[in-house]
Amino acid sequence: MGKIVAVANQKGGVGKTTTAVNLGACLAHHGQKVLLVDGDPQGNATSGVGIEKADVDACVYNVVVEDMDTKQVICPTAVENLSIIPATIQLAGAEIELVSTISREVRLKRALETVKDQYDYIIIDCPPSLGLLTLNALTAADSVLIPVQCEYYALEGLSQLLNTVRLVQKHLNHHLRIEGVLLTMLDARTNLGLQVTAEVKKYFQERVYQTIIPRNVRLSEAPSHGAPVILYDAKSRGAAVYMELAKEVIYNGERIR
Ligand SMILES: Nc1ncnc2c1ncn2[C@@H]1O[C@H](COP(=O)(O)OP(=O)(O)OP(=O)(O)O)[C@@H](O)[C@H]1O
Ligand SMILES: [Mg+2]
Repeated sequence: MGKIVAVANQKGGVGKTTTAVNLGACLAHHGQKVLLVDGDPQGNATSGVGIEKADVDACVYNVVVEDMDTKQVICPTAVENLSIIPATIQLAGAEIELVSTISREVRLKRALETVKDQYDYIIIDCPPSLGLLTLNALTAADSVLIPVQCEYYALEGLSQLLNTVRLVQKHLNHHLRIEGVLLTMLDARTNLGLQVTAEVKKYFQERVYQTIIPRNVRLSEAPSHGAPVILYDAKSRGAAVYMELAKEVIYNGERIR
């Protein structure tokens, strides 16, 4: 049975998509069967694995709002073992259209239940908000992975996210747990980066991944080539650290089981 991990933080630009795409690709590279779910109308994960949004006929929207069969919207990617349910801007409508729908928070959970046993990991890239799309992701998920950018206001907004996680645990998904907190875009040359790292570790303690993602230009270039970094530049530091993170995620999963 696959494990569903939502990559969430309502703060924009903290590395959610970079993490969803590259962790997904690296888990696949380690032999895991992975389904990436693009839960963000921006569709960055979709283009990040080389899918042209204009060519997408059906996306998460059709599954979540129109009850289309999940298997029909799964696309293969250039990475072996990695598939994706793409998103287009059409998904933006779901946030409004779902409001008046019955069981509006469990639509994605139901959709993924039908394919869950075919994957080892299902990774959902969330949008930068705590709206219905993120609620659907948290309700569908076994765990939430929280990327935190090593910047001055890093911890700001996290209490709101943790509060949402608690509410989801209470009302929608008792099983939801915190998969881990991932420090991203660290510039180790600055005191600020190290200070933030220390602060986040003090707050989240052992839930912080040992792997810390540094700023790496290859990671920021890869999306414009429509490829995860392990395909774009397998020898880069960015590829190495996301491979490390994938190992840590697999190891943690085995330890808990
Ligand atoms: N480790 C890194 N090193 C360098 N650039 C990075 C790194 N991680 C992410 N970036 C770049 O930072 C920007 C924001 O990253 P990303 O899109 O992953 O964040 P996000 O949280 O998904 O954003 P949004 O909230 O808009 O969905 C992107 O341009 C990305 O290429
Ligand atoms: Mg994103």
